[in-house]
Amino acid sequence: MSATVEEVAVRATGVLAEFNARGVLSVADVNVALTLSRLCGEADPDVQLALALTVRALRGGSVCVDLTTVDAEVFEVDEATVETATLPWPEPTAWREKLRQSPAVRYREPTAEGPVPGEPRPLLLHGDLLYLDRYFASEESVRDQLVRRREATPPAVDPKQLAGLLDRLFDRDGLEPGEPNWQRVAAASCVLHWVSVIAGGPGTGKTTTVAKVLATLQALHGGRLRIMLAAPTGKAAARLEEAVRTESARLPADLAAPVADLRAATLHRVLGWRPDSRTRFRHDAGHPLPWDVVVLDEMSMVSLPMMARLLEATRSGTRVVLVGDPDQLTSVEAGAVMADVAGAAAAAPALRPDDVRLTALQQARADDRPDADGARPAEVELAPVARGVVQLRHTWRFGAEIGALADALRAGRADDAVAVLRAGGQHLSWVETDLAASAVGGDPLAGLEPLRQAVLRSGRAVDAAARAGRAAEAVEALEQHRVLCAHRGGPFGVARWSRVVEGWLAEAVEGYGEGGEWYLGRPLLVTANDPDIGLYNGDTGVVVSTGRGLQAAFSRGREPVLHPLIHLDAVQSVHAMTVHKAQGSQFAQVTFVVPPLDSALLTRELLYTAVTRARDRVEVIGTEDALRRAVERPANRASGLRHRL
Ligand SMILES: Nc1ncnc2c1ncn2[C@@H]1O[C@H](COP(=O)(O)OP(=O)(O)OP(=O)(O)O)[C@@H](O)[C@H]1O
Repeated sequence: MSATVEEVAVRATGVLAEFNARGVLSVADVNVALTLSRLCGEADPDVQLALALTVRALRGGSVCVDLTTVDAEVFEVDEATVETATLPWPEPTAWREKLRQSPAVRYREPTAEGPVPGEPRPLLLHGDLLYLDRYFASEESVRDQLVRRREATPPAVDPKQLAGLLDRLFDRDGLEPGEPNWQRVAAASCVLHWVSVIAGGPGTGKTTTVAKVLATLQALHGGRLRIMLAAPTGKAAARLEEAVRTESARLPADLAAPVADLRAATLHRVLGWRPDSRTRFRHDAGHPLPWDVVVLDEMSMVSLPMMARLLEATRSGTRVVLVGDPDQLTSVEAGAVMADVAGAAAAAPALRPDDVRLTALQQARADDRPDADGARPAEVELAPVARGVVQLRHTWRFGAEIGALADALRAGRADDAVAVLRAGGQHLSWVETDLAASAVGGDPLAGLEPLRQAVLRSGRAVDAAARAGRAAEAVEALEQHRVLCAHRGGPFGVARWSRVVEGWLAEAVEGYGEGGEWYLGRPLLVTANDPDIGLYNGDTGVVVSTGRGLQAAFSRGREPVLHPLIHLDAVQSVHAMTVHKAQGSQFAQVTFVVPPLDSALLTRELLYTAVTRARDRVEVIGTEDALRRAVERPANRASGLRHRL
């Protein structure tokens, strides 16, 4: 694949022009590189190439470029993989030396600590990792904040009182004999660390555990703690607030009371939007957040710069509880902080025997006593817990089939994933078909009758509720089923599948789509953040009939919010959506269109994120080859954080 005419950078020559012509670098990458080079007086084409690749890396979610491996990375143009082996890559050692000497670059030894000496320059080279200076600063800030809190004196907690509270809040119902009670260990870990991570797939009880952690903390502090719940999107914040409320209603009344009415907000709102800046907030190190506890859900969707801003704005005596799924696709913007923090903890050394947290953590495990038949519980690996990271492993929600598929994907076991899919079941099915081939000849929709039925079921329910003015029901029906694609265009993309779904609905549902652009029951997807009215990129809603004419209903906890249609600037119809956009959402049923074998988007995280969006049933459409390729290819985001934590 090569660049089209509009994508050719007219100013590029030599190696830059070649990388641009092959589509690896965009016009914008080249132009930024040339402009910055000129400002710094740098004329070496290899340095300019490194600069352009660093700009490009950010678009792909990487924080930096690793000079030693960049030539083996998967590059994409229009979501397809580009052949890069024959490009004129500079030799890494010579390349690094050129960069070290460049006026556009500051150099830092990989083992160095503390502030980087010298005036800032556009690029920073840390060993073999090349960053735009601003992103290095964010990574450094996150690392500093995490390490400082890890090394600070841990919060003072009476282990006996803690164990007593955990005894009241956690039981072993539903666990196998000997299975560690990870939720209980996670709760103890959150109480015992300033920064802690509750990691786990969907339905592993992360929110349940958060509610219990907060109840425990309030009980230990006489109910005086000021607590803030945050999430990257409005929808995730609403879900978190509702879930914490539901879970706390199940706790003993005296423990539930101080956490029953907590509110959640988006991370941007918590930090305080500033109309004059997209990257700075009202709360920062000089004007920190007032909260004693901050919970951040869906952390895998949070970019590195946002994570840096949150930690900088949080006082050292504030407990920060980070919650998310490290196996999911990462944030749209650069960074993979959740995966980095979880990955670093997995390699952490064990707690020293004199660490005050050890007794408390051992007591937190005290309910893992030998069973009646004498079976000993599995040993709990406490090393990651020493870093405040606990991975929940028991799935409480899905049908076992989706859980088994998610496990196989997480572990990268392609044979198991294929076997689970092939076995199918009530919660899982596989339409084994090559959509590229069937788009060329034959009936492209053969074998998709179950999908059509699922589309019609949820479409009819949305339509009927919207017409009857039952906004909550319409919004709920919209979440009954969703088609997910990796791509936006092509036979595997959102545009095609939206047309297919819309066609089925128009054919089968009387009056569907009549009434112009804003027809009743039109499913909407918000495509840009609008903090003024509280709608965010990725929010979904429905056009419904109300006493004040047609309005758009969006899901927000128990009651949907209604917006006049005139307020909606950036929306489109959502009959199918990308997996990236579906992050942070779940649907009763999901149909996932697996991308083709040569797709650059085909990764393990994509597949895992797609299938775990389903609460009850997943249907996968695609070939075995593509599925195997996905399982075997973990997404690779370059970042220096994991190794430096
Ligand atoms: N220990 C447990 N025993 C029984 N049921 C549980 C337990 N933990 C969680 N559940 C139930 O499992 C379901 C999923 O829990 P929860 O919502 O806390 O998971 P989650 O990890 O936050 O999921 P998601 O990421 O999808 O939001 C809930 O209905 C919850 O009540």
